[in-house]
Amino acid sequence: MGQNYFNTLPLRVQLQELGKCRFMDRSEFANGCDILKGKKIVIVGCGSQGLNQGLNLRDSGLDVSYALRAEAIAEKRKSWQNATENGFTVGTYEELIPTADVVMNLTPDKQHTAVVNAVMPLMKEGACLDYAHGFNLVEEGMQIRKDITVVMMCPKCPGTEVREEYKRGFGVPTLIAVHRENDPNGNGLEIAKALASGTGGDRAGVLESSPIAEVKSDLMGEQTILCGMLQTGSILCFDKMVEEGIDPGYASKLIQYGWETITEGLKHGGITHMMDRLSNPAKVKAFELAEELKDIMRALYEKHQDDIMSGHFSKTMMEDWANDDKNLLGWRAATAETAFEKAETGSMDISEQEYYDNGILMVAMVKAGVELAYETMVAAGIKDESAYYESLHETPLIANTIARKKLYEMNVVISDTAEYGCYLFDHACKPLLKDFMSKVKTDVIGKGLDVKDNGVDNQQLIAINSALRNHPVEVIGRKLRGYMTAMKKIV
Ligand SMILES: NC(=O)C1=CN([C@@H]2O[C@H](COP(=O)(O)OP(=O)(O)OC[C@H]3O[C@@H](n4cnc5c(N)ncnc54)[C@H](OP(=O)(O)O)[C@@H]3O)[C@@H](O)[C@H]2O)C=CC1
Ligand SMILES: CC[C@](O)(C(C)=O)C(=O)O
Ligand SMILES: [Mg+2]
Ligand SMILES: [Mg+2]
Repeated sequence: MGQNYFNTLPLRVQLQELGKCRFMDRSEFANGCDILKGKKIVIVGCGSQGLNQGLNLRDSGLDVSYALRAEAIAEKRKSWQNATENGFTVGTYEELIPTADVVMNLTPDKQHTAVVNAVMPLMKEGACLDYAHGFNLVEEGMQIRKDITVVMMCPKCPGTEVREEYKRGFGVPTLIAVHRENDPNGNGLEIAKALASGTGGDRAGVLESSPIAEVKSDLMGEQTILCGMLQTGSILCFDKMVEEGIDPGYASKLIQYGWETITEGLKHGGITHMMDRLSNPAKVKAFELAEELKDIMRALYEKHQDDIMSGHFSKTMMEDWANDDKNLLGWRAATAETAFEKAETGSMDISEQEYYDNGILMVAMVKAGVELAYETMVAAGIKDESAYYESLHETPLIANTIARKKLYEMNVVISDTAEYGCYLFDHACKPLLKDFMSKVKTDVIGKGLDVKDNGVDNQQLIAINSALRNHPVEVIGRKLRGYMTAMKKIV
C-alpha cells in the first residue's frame, strides 16, 4: 500500500489544493472535444461510469473501446455484455492499452492499484490516464510514470444519470483536474476539458479543481447527505410509520418516491423552494425539526469530514478491502433485511403535494443534511461551488435511484466507496436519532399536520423565510442554477 499523498504535502500546498475551484466559462469549451477526435480512447471497466461515459463520448464523435480483464471476456461477464451489446470493440489489456492515447480507469476504487499497475507498463510513451475519482492518487499515493499525463474528469452524479442527461441534450456538472505530479506536456487541462465536453458536462457547468479537493469533498457528500442521510431517513421514517399503525404499503411508497418528489423542489429553487411547497404551519414545523436535527447530527458530520481529512476513513476502508470486504458485505446484507427494503410498495395514488404534506420529517432531514454537509465542507476549506455540487445539487440525482428500486438500487449504482461510507454513516446516525425519533408522531411523517387553519405568527414566518433564503448554500445555489438555466437556453 502506498503512502497517503495528501498527508505527505506541506500544509501550504494542502490548503492550496483544497481551495482549488474555478467555475469555468462556457467560452473555454468552444473547441468541444476536437483535440481528441481521431485519438484512441480505451476505457478500463464497463460498469456504472464506464458504460455511460463511453456511450456519451462515442455519440460525441470519439473513438472508444473497452479493455477488460481476460476472465471477464472469457466468461462473458456483465461488463463484456454491456460493451458488446452496445457495439463497442472489446479486447484484453495487451490488445488495446498499447494503442490508447487516453486510458480511462473506470474500475472500482479498490481495484485501482492493481489495474494501474497492470496497464501502466502497456501504455505508450506520453499517453494520458484519466480517473473519475481520485482516491487512488490522493489516499493511496499511487505513483504514475512521469511521461504519462494524469487527469480527472468526474461527473458529479451517478453513471445512469450521466447518460440520461446527455440523451436529453444536456449534461451533468463535472469536476476536472490535473494531477500536479503528472503534467509533463502541460496539456492535461485541455485533455480533461475535451473529456468533459465529450460527456456533455460542459453544457451543465465545469469546475476546474484538484484531485485533493475532489476526493475530500466527494467522500464527504456521499457519506453524509447524498447516501447516508437518505438511507438512515428511509429506514427510520418507515419504522416509525409502521409502529404508529400506518399501512406498510403506504409507508413504503411515501418513502420510495418521496425523496425524489420532494428533492425535485431542490432542483428548481433550492431548499427555499422545497420548503415553500409546504403550508405555512408545516414549513414552521419542518424548520424547527431541521434545527433540532442539525444540533443532534452536527458532531457526526464533523467526524466524517475530520476522518476524511486525516486519512482515517481511507485507512479503515482499505483495511476492509484487505479483509475481503467483510464490513461492506455484512452491511449490504443487513440493509437488504431492513423492513423498508422488504416491504411491498402499495399501489395507492399519492399526489405530488401529498408527498410534501405527509413527509414533513423527510423535508426536514433533507434540509438539515444538505446544510450540515455544506457547512462542514466549507469549514474544512472546500470551496462553495464544490460543496454545493456535493450536497444540494446531487441529492435529487441520488433520490432518483431510490425511486427505481429503493436502497438496493442506490447502493448498486453508486461506487463501492460511496456505499461503504453510506453504511458507516447510517450505523452511527440511527442510534444518534433514537430519542428524537421516539418523540415524533404521524403528524410529521405519514399523515400530515392536523390543524384547523393555516395561520402562523407573521414575525416567526418572516424570520424563517429570511433564514432559508440567506443560508450560504442558497446564495451559491442561486448563482450556479442561474448558470445552468442560461446554458440550457444556449444548448
Ligand atoms: N458509480 C458512480 O456513479 C460513480 C463512480 N465514480 C468513480 O468511478 C469509478 C468507477 O466506479 P463505478 O462505475 O461505480 O464502478 P463499477 O463497480 O460499476 O465498475 C465495475 C467495472 O469494473 C471492472 N472491474 C472490477 N474489478 C476489476 C479488476 N480487478 N480489474 C479490472 N476491472 C475490474 C468490472 O469488470 P469485470 O467484469 O471484469 O468484473 C466492471 O466493468 C470509481 O473510481 C468511482 O469512485 C465517480 C462518480 C460516480
Ligand atoms: C454520490 C456517490 C458518488 O460519489 C457519485 C455517484 O457521485 C459515487 O461515488 O458513486
Ligand atoms: Mg460523487
Ligand atoms: Mg464518489
